[in-house]
Amino acid sequence: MPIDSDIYAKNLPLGKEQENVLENARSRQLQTLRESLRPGQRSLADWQGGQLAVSAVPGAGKSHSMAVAAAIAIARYNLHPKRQLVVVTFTRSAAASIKSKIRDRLKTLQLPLGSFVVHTLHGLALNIATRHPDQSGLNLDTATLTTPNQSHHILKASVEQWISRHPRRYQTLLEGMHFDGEETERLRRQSVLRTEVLPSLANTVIREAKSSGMRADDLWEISEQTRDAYDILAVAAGLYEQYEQLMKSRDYIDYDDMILAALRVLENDTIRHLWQSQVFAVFEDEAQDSTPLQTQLLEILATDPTGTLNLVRVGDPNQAINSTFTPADPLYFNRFCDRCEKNNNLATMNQAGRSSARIIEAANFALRWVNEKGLPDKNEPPFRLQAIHPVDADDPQADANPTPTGKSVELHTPEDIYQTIDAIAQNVTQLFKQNPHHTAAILVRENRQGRFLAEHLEYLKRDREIAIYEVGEVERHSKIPAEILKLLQFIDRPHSPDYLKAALEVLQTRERIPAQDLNRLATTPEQFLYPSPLTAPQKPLVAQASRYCRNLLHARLELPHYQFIAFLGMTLNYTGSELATVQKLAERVAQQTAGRNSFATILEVLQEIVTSERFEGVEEDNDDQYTRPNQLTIITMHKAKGLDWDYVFLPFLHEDVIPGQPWVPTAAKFLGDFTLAEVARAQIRTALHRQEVTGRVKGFDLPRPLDAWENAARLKKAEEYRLLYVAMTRAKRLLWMSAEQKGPFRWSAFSWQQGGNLQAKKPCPVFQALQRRFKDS
Ligand SMILES: Nc1ncnc2c1ncn2[C@@H]1O[C@H](COP(=O)(O)OP(=O)(O)OP(=O)(O)O)[C@@H](O)[C@H]1O
Repeated sequence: MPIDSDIYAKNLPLGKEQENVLENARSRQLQTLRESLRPGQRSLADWQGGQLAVSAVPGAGKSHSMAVAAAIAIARYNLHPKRQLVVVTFTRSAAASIKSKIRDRLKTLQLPLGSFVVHTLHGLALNIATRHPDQSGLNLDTATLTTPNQSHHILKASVEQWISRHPRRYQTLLEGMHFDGEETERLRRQSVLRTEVLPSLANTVIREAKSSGMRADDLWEISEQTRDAYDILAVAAGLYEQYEQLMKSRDYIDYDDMILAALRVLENDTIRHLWQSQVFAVFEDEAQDSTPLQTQLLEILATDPTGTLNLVRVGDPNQAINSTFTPADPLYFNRFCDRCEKNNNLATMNQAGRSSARIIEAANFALRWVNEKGLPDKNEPPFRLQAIHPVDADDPQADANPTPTGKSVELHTPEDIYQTIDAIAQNVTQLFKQNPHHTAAILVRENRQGRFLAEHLEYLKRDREIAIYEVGEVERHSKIPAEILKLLQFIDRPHSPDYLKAALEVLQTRERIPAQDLNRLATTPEQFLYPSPLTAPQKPLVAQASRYCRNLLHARLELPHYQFIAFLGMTLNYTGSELATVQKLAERVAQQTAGRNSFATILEVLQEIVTSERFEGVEEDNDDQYTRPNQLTIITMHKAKGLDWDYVFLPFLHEDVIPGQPWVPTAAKFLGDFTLAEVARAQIRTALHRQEVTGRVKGFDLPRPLDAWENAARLKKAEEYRLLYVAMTRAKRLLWMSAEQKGPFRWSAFSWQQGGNLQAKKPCPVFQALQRRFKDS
């Protein structure tokens, strides 16, 4: 009997017979859907309640199979708007993509679209918190959501308040080591502590502790378990305390507050049961990137009335690349996998169709080599030992494990970084000529490398009609309002050491002044800006910076206020679309200051824009933009996660960058051979992990600073290796890697426009190991 395909849309009652036919048809469709999955992926589709961990390899089709499994679960358990599947992922673009995949499948299966929701973790928390404002204490009509970073004014204010409340502790830090009481040195140390060391400590510690559910009081408590001259954790606890007070007094909230607010809501039995009865199960993608607090939220929602957790967590611990700058830590997902393994609830998705067989071989080799030789660690190996396997011959993915281009894995050692540019240009030109529909990208470790490449490859656009898309340029747009604000603040109060330093940092980043120790310049603004004939003459680098700053001050006298933002845009040498962003910003400020146009109001409005982060650059972010054919995308390895290209170039693979060596900025060496932020973080991490295992926070000593620093260094190196692994596994047909014999001493201080010097560089150890293994590459 034919089925009226619109039967659901029309909401017509079904006869028994029709119902049976529909049911049979659907069960066949579900069977076909299940069979479209690879063996490893099927475990997701076969899930029948309870906890399941899925540890997947790069390109295994995590989101693809999660979408299929979601549709199958919705059909199997007859889910509907009052009993939903909750799918959670990390970024908004990933959420949009998985949502549309699930919708498509549900439409084909004629199942209700309201049977599932997709959220980012923060979106989910926000949803819960705002629906119950009385319990969450969160009112988004009045509160401002903000993501404080190290240079955020709230953090700076927290530091200032902490200093005034804890003068003795501050004094101890100031004296640090080898202090002879000399005044200039004291001023310099003050500047370093107030503008670098303490904001960085506050930022790191607050994120780390708060996202694990630790409050300032908890931090005070564990600080008693450490012994060091500065009482680093006690300093950190004090900063955290000030931060919380300030955030509250100004009605600001951060992202962790949102999760905490949602957890507060769910402490209420009635509300919790309401949510739990609506949530059938939670499927989480990118689970390696969640923090303990986020996991706690998901676990509560996924608990059914019998206390069973219906929670599926899919992730790849080997692609955990955010743990050095966010509190995400692969350890948690690894542990979840281990626990599930003991209960036979661990599945692995180890087949991937993205890359050619040889690229897969190279990635597997790199992973094994790092674990065994590069950074062996029995307790916490850098990688989970799982190899990528090519797919079976009858795999449904079109062009799976594609035909390689040339040798597929190429390892080069050009004489210097300029030779690399020529080699990439030549390769890309030829490859696009042969295959105009293919895609290509250069993956870099830091944005400055990207800028260097983009500037030197720009001619490809003109001469060979190959588009160059430098992703970092778009990211720089979001920094524009803050940069302009810093310059305006300096112009407004040039004698403030803080404003001067912030302005100098902007000018240095934008290469308007040469790189140098800015603390020295900023400690005595008067002397720096207007050196008297009685003081020693300024060195040429200093004189150049001083001249630049004076010109800015001079401009204030010459230009009307309303032209000032545009003028600063020109001064900072912004390029085409950056200038468009500046223009948009200037218009927005003009609009908001209409009728009260003064320097002070401009500052006020701009401050508001920067704080509330409501300003977006002119270009929009969109994943498709990164992978257009006949375009050479220049993107950081971090941002490349989740994407792939036919040809991937990985230049500048040097030992000092990958795995690198954590270093103490010269300016902060007076405190010792470690950074306070990393030491505190490693100590908190140890405390949290011990607590997880033993259930106790107290009763053991935390590592001393140098040991904690060593731990931090090891974790950082492990993450750098994982980053390289993510980068390598983005390639489909050609993976081109290079370690130049000569490169800049440090990219952050390299000014190629001024003919910066190159020096001999050591290749990244994995690169060398690959050279030995793939001799013909
Ligand atoms: N069973 C399958 N049938 C057809 N295509 C598949 C299947 N599994 C995966 N794919 C395809 O493989 C590609 C990679 O999938 P996806 O992007 O979901 O991988 P991933 O695991 O998220 O990768 P990564 O973590 O490395 O970014 C996609 O184009 C997807 O459509």
